Amino acid sequence: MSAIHLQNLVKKFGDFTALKTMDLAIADGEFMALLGPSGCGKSTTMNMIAGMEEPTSGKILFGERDMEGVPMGRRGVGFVFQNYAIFTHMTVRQNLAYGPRMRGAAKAEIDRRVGAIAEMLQLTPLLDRKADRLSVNILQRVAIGRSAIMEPAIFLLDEPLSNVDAAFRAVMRTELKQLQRQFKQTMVYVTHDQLEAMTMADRIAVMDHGVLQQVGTPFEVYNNPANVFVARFIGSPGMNLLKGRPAESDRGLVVDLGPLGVTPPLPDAIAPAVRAARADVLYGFRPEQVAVSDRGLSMPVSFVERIGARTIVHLGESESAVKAVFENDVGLAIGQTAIVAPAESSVRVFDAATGQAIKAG
Ligand SMILES: Nc1ncnc2c1ncn2[C@@H]1O[C@H](COP(=O)(O)OP(=O)(O)OP(=O)(O)O)[C@@H](O)[C@H]1O
Repeated sequence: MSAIHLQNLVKKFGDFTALKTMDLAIADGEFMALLGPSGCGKSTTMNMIAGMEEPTSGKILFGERDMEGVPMGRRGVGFVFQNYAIFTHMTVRQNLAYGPRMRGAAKAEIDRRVGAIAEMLQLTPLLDRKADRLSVNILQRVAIGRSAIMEPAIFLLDEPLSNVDAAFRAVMRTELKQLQRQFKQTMVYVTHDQLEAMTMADRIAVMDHGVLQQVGTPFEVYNNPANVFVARFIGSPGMNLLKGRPAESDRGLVVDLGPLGVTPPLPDAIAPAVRAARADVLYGFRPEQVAVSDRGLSMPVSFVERIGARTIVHLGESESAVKAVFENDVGLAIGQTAIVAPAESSVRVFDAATGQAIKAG
């Protein structure tokens, strides 16, 4: 019943198409993140699922049931927005109890549910505080509690953590995931923050310019991005991409990167597909999967960032800039030349003209 199917979903605002033909199947009990930069159509998609916007064309099904014409209040969805919507003249307890009370639940039942949700969201000591005396962080927690207490089969969250501070955001990521595990709801979570999506979601739908780019587990979108947009958007920093031309060598197929020289031979799994594509390519590899070596790409160090034990080394510049992330201090300094070698297993190749991944045949 709480699986969600979006079929050929389109949304236009006048002449502007905010969402171009979205097809997405969200399983019952799944945590799906809609991830993409500002303006990509995430909220528009979410608002249509909630029933706040009508699709221009296409269908939304909950289970087998077509949602066309079904008003928001009848869809059985809980919705939490970026800006918490709670009653500031009421206490936390009254805010949490509001939904069940409106539904006519018995007092004992309301008390039990308020107690349980307050415990889960660490609101128990604050239950009798007036909401107007709470911080933004806590208000958002109350807003989540107020929606979650209704135990909706489908829980929609649109950037719920974007206004809370960084430390609190990290705590809430864990709590939201626990909440979903406990209630086993279908959760759709809109965010532009890839870390949020990567840490919480079962699967991620990556969007750009109103187009669904890829749907996959966090591991899949990180490891096998469908195109250069996903490769750059997922990961922090994103995937390194260097422009080049495939070339035969006595060691196998390599990519000629121009002034940077040639890459090590491409892995056997993808070399035939790259050869067959006969196209200029982008040679991709993850910054976390680079080693300092005596053979590889020779590049000047342009900047070194240290974030705790982690070191991000910036190499080269403009079109041929790459980043390498090390879990320790590799002793590289600005101005030095480093020889770096991408791990063979991390190498991905994209068609330079279309941006699409060239996959093993
Ligand atoms: N009611 C509207 N009328 C006209 N254009 C709209 C309307 N709502 C959204 N848009 C446009 O549709 C596009 C997608 O908006 P949407 O809010 O879905 O993006 P988003 O990915 O959620 O980004 P953000 O995180 O900035 O909200 C944007 O270009 C936006 O300006």
